[in-house]
Amino acid sequence: MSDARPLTVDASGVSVTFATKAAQVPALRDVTLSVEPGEFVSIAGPSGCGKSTFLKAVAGLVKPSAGSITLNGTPVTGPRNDVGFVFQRPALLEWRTVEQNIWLQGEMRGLPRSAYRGKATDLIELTGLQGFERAYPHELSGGMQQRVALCRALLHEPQVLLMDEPFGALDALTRERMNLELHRIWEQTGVTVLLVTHSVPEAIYLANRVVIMSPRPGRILEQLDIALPRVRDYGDTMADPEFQRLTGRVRELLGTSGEVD
Ligand SMILES: Nc1ncnc2c1ncn2[C@@H]1O[C@H](COP(=O)(O)OP(=O)(O)OP(=O)(O)O)[C@@H](O)[C@H]1O
Repeated sequence: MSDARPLTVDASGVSVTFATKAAQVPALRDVTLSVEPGEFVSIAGPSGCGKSTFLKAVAGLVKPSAGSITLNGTPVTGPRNDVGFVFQRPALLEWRTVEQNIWLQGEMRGLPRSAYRGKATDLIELTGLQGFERAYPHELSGGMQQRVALCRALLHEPQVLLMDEPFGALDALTRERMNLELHRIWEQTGVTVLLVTHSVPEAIYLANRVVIMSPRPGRILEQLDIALPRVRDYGDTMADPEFQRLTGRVRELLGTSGEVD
């Protein structure tokens, strides 16, 4: 008898076509992807191949034209509570402090105030934002703003965290630091992560699996298992011959479109 938890994400034959005034835009074609609880899956592919559309479909924000998606064993029919979403822009409310921006998630979901305020304090500590609880977004660096967005996405303890190019707007050093932090947070929380990224090193460093998509309409070209130690030191990982090999393979699959770092 198996006591295995249901798959966190189970997408089967998912296609999405957008109907615009001018045309039908096929964004995704026949995407099948299974993600186990606690996995970290990076998704890479050329610009416009449907990566964001796939994340939105998993979150219940876009309805597939064909195929089905279940999340934690139940079909996705609309937005739900077991998902957290981090976008490229932190989308903070300028008139609210750091802690008030994080609380927003709890307020919107109608969670008990005592529970989510305590959780916010834990997350502020986890992401190193102590001392900035009462700061306003304009007083924070880009990396700090994205940490606030991450805290807000984790406040309701989602089982799956969807991240859409969350560090794309950050400078290289800050991005590296955020990669280290995200790796640690993933380790500490056990949350399942789906990360869309244009950075090949980021995709490989963070994930235990990298999904490569074709140009639009996006379909899965290949899935690469990342056979590197689960807990990763940044310098050691970059110098690992297996990391170099994987980087080469991902770049080869993505072609020379120049879309990736
Ligand atoms: N709401 C929408 N209505 C019409 N077309 C859309 C809509 N959302 C996305 N598209 C189209 O679907 C395709 C896939 O878009 P999507 O944003 O998913 O790609 P992406 O791979 O995330 O791109 P990027 O890497 O540049 O962010 C694009 O051609 C886009 O124009």
